[in-house]
Amino acid sequence: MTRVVAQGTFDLLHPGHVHYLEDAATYGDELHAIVARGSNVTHKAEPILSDRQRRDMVAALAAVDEAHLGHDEDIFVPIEAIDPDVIVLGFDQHHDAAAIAAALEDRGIDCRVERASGREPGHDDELLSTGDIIDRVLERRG
Ligand SMILES: Cc1cc2nc3c(=O)[nH]c(=O)nc-3n(C[C@H](O)[C@H](O)[C@H](O)COP(=O)(O)O)c2cc1C
Ligand SMILES: Nc1ncnc2c1ncn2[C@@H]1O[C@H](COP(=O)(O)OP(=O)(O)OP(=O)(O)O)[C@@H](O)[C@H]1O
Repeated sequence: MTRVVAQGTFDLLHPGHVHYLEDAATYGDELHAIVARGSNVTHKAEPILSDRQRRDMVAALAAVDEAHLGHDEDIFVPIEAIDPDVIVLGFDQHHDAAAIAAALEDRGIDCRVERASGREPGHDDELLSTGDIIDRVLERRG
């Protein structure tokens, strides 16, 4: 049984998120998604939806076997509990794969790090970014 971890904020789900999770699932038999705590999302605006709502929406996707709320302080605590064989980073995530691999090794976790592919729009006007969805809401309803 190969366990895979994917992770992200997953605020206001869109087909890019589904693509990432479906791609990550192909790396093994069981996909665990870690949903970032809003308090840890510091590189962009605070999520609109609550931690629990984002976790519940990700858990409802067919590709996901289990969705976990992330740890408040130490991102490796859920990783130690899940004990994955592979962590699949998102195509545009700022994380440095080599640095994560080194931190895993330091902690004695035997797990490789891969990167998922991106999704291009499948049809005209398909929105593939939470930021773009929010911009459109503001434009049309603001
Ligand atoms: C291996 C790994 C584990 C993570 N675990 C957590 C966690 O336990 N708690 C958390 O709040 N964020 C965690 N994160 C961070 C977020 O999932 C995410 O990388 C970041 O906040 C936002 O990414 P996004 O812009 O792609 O949504 C983890 C990131 C990585 C790479
Ligand atoms: N178009 C896409 N194709 C593939 N993966 C995507 C796409 N959009 C987001 N993802 C992946 O989904 C995960 C969570 O992304 P995140 O929650 O940051 O959404 P986002 O739409 O990129 O947000 P924002 O627009 O606020 O930056 C990340 O790993 C990201 O790489």
